[in-house]
Formats: sequence, C-alpha cells, structure tokens
Amino acid sequence: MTSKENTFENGAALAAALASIVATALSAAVAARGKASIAVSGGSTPKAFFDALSREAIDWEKVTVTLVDERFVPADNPRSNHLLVATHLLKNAAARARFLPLFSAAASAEDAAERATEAAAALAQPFDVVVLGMGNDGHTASFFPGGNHLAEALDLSLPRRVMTMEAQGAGETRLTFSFSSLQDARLLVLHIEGAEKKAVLEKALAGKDEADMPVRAVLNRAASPVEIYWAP
Ligand SMILES: O=C1O[C@H](COP(=O)(O)O)[C@@H](O)[C@H](O)[C@H]1O
Repeated sequence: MTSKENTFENGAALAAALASIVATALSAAVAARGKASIAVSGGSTPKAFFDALSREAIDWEKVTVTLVDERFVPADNPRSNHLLVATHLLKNAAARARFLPLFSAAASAEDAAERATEAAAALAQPFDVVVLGMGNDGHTASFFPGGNHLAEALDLSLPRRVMTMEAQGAGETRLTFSFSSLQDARLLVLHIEGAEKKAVLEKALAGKDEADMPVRAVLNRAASPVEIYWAP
C-alpha cells in the first residue's frame, strides 16, 4: 500500500498534530457507528501523544482503547504497556474511555491470548485507529525479527486474533494482535521519533525481507495507507 510521511519540527508539535487527527477519526467513528476503537503501542515514544490525546474533547464513553501489543506481565509491572496507557492516556477527558487489556492472569500466555482474542471479537472490525511504533531492530507491534510465531503473525490469511510471541530482543513473552487485525484500520499510523529511527525506516522502505525487518509488512502490504508521523 502507500505511505505518506508527515514531518514535524519537534515531538511536541507531532504529539499535538497526531492527537488532533486521531481525535477527529474517533469522533467520526462515534458519529457514524455510535462507538469507536483505537489500538495503541507501548514503548517510550508515545507518551507526549498520549498526554495530548487524553485532553481531546471526544465522546470518550463510546471509545474502547486497547493495545497493539503487550508484555505478559501484570499491569503494575513497570514494563507493562497497560501501565503506560493508564498513566499517560486514560486520564483527563479520556479517563471515561473503556480499556480492553491484552494481559490477564491466566495460567499461560497462550491462555491469555485466547481470552484477549475472545474479548476483542466483540469490537467492531476493523479498528477505527491503530497507532504503531517501531523498534530499532525493525519490529512493530510484537512482530520481532526471529520471533517464534513471526510467519504466522504476518500471514494475512490468519483470522484476526491476539497471539503470543517470543524473541531474543523481546524480553518477556509478548501478546500481540496479528497483522491481519491491524493492517486495515480506518486510520493506520506509524509513529517514530529521532534520527536513528528515521534511518531504520529508510532501510525498511528500501527492502522487502520481512523476516529481517517485520515493519516492512506494514509498509508494503497493509490494506490501509500508512500515515508515517516523524519528528527529530
Ligand atoms: O516493545 C515495544 O517497542 C516498540 C517501540 O518502542 P519504543 O520504546 O522504541 O518507542 C513499541 O512500538 C511496542 O508497542 C512495544 O511493545
């Protein structure tokens, strides 16, 4: 599919612009269908965006927020993406949103993935908004190079689901929405910041090998156009 690069002077300007277009997309979804859904990423990049989005005047009671991916850790773990979202997004006006976690205290990560798949099936499809991040190794969501379920996760014929992923660069076992769940979002954003990530993006755009850089699946095969948001 196509991608479009949106470049900003700094992270604050990017956060404000991204919060504004995401708010517009969520409000349009509520107006059209009575509810809206957004899947967001974890990591260090989205904090300012989350803070800005939390203040947007949206009918948040009608919005479900979930995660693109999560570590198989409880929400009080400092590495939990749920904790990040609870701290930076589910506050101010956005405190009224519903949150759908991927982690649950199941016997195994596989069981937690099954539970999250069932819970997510109640959401309207596709997602109204998906905001992806990217690691310096070319991973996005928890599609890691060398991931034990990478080929399955990137297979577009896989029914929408949450699945587990283990990889050397991932730390904890991960829970991640499949590519099939994310790639057709009504608004599909790849949010990256810094010169190093820009260089990783350029490398990803220049090649095709998805096992080496799984973010290429998004850049090359997503059904929706990819809005790339970048600031130095
Ligand atoms: O592991 C993860 O990392 C990526 C990128 O994180 P960042 O710290 O470099 O911004 C993130 O998109 C993903 O959701 C997260 O689980």
